[in-house]
Amino acid sequence: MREGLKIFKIGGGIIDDERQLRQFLRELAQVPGRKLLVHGGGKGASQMLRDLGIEPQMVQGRRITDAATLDIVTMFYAGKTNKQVVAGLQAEGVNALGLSGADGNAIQAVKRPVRDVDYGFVGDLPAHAVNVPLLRQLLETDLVPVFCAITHDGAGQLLNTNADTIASTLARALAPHYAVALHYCFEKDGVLRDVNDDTSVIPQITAAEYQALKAAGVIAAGMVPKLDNAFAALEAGVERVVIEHALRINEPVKTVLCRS
Ligand SMILES: Nc1ncnc2c1ncn2[C@@H]1O[C@H](COP(=O)(O)OP(=O)(O)O)[C@@H](O)[C@H]1O
Ligand SMILES: CC(=O)N[C@@H](CCC(=O)OP(=O)(O)O)C(=O)O
Repeated sequence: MREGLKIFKIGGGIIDDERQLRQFLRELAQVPGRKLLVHGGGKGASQMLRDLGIEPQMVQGRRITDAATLDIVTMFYAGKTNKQVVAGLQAEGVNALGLSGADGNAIQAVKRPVRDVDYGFVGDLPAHAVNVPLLRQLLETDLVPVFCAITHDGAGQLLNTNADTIASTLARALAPHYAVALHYCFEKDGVLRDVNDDTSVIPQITAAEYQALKAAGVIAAGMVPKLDNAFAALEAGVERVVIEHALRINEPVKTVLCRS
């Protein structure tokens, strides 16, 4: 039987709040078995850009990343945020190792080609993006890898890559070796039937139900690319995908996605 691996992704809202981040990391430390964390930080990066006089530009949930923006998001994601998360896990007794995609050539991306929009220094992840032997070595030594949203192209260029996509790409790449559970953690208790009603969590969603909920506008905005990524991961052999509250990962309330 393959051993389990839990991959957690945590997004902007929680990570920028020191108290909530600490609480999430405390909960994460309680999760038994092999685990890996991917963090975003888009909200805080946008604030930092504004503070420095740069107006953030997002198109379809992805950041237009010019050279100045890349410098700032690299400092923010791979520097401050990643190291704060790693230090927080160390404080909980978890031996975390902070990584960008460039470290150990862990994730090699391809600069997004210019079509209708020029996203600048944004990386897309091909199927072979992940250095699977490196990750297996780290996981086998009981380290907990902590990835930020910065990757590289193998030719010296850093690239900004959506953190949800990094999580699902890691899950798919590691699925042949581990029984992978992918957990998307954010500020709500799961996928909601009414986005303004925190008690309206949908406990299970199949791929067909997702299409209907999307068409009806029940699932919208940032939840759409998240669930597109999530269902793609399920189709590619990831065992379990969960959408849940970052501060309640050890509680039963959550949305579980099903193939059919
Ligand atoms: N049906 C829904 N249930 C829960 N959230 C939804 C739903 N439809 C849209 N959303 C929105 O999707 C957002 C999550 O996506 P996003 O902001 O990209 O996540 P992250 O915090 O991980 O970066 C939620 O904060 C919420 O505003
Ligand atoms: C290309 C691109 O859009 N990159 C994202 C990476 C961070 C991220 O994904 O953060 P959240 O998970 O908190 O949204 C960005 O700069 O916003």
